[in-house]
Amino acid sequence: MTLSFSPADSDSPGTVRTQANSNVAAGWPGLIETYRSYLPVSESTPVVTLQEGNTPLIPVPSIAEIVGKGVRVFVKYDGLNPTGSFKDRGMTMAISKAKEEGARAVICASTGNTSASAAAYARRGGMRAFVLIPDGYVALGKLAQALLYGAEVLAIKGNFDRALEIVREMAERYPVTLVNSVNPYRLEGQKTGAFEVVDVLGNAPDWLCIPVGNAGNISAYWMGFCQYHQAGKCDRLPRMMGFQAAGAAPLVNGAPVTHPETIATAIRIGNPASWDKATAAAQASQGGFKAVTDDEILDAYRLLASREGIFCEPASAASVAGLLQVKDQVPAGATVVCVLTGNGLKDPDTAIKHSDSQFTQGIEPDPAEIAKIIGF
Ligand SMILES: N[C@@H](CCOP(=O)(O)O)C(=O)O
Repeated sequence: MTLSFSPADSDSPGTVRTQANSNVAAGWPGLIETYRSYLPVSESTPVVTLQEGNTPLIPVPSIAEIVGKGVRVFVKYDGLNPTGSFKDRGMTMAISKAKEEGARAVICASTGNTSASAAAYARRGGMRAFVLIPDGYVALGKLAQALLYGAEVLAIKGNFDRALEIVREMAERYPVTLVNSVNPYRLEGQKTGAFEVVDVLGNAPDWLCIPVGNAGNISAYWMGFCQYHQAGKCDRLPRMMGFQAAGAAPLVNGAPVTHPETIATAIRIGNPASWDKATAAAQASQGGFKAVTDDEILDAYRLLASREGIFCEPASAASVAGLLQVKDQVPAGATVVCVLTGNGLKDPDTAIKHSDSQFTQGIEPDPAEIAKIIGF
């Protein structure tokens, strides 16, 4: 079937103007339509959507077994969003509002996921996308996404923190909208992750474990839980536990890290933009921040894939690594949700390099030979 768009319709294909718009597909309509009453949008907001959200909350019994004490553990697998990360939740809002305000171009700094998401939504909304990335530190799949979506990608000789300083300055001086999580609409969109968790569980979890890089997502989840609590959708609030990579753990150390280093490139950030909001969330919820080593991250990454069939990106596994590190502090019978922020397919190099599985090459195409190797 070929979809055609009327020339009279000046909006781009992914744009929804009203609920009656013929571009709205059947089924899940995306986050803005689903949570419209909780979001700063109006009927005149041109909704740019890829039908993001509605990601699964998956029980992970092998992780629960390690934690023990009858604790229930779920992962919120946000790697199943349209561009493979939680950023899409924020980007549908940021790009829709940018379009409403007449923006023609957006800009972001990125360790990879934001660039892919910004590029996809900006192009769908008919805008140019400029992305600044730290040269050599963005996973292959993320770079491939940004390029194919049609972003203009600039790799700088510097880390993410420097790139963010530059794009902040550029957005002040030039006609381009900043779509990193310092844009308040990003957090508004991302808070819907908390709504979905509550909608599925029927209440907030006791603990929410989440990777922390630029610190926008922990802040957004806390906003979401608080807003739903106020609306009477849940009768408790979770303890917010943020996990950073040990080589990039400014919130754990209490000071910025000048040269952050970790295998989890998505959270290779030394000076988080949402520092104050994240700290407030951890304090208000009696949670906190902990560091996990790259080895702990890789162990959790392999465990999720090989025992649960869930392939997340390395940074995402920080939430599970963190839970396993502090498991003795989890109360018996508690419900814990670990957020998996991105899809493992984004970083094939790390997966191949750190897999424990046997990979034998150059085998003769002969059943007897193959049976011998397998050990039948
Ligand atoms: N990990 C992020 C860093 C930027 O975070 P943002 O939420 O402020 O856009 C990325 O994917 O680039």
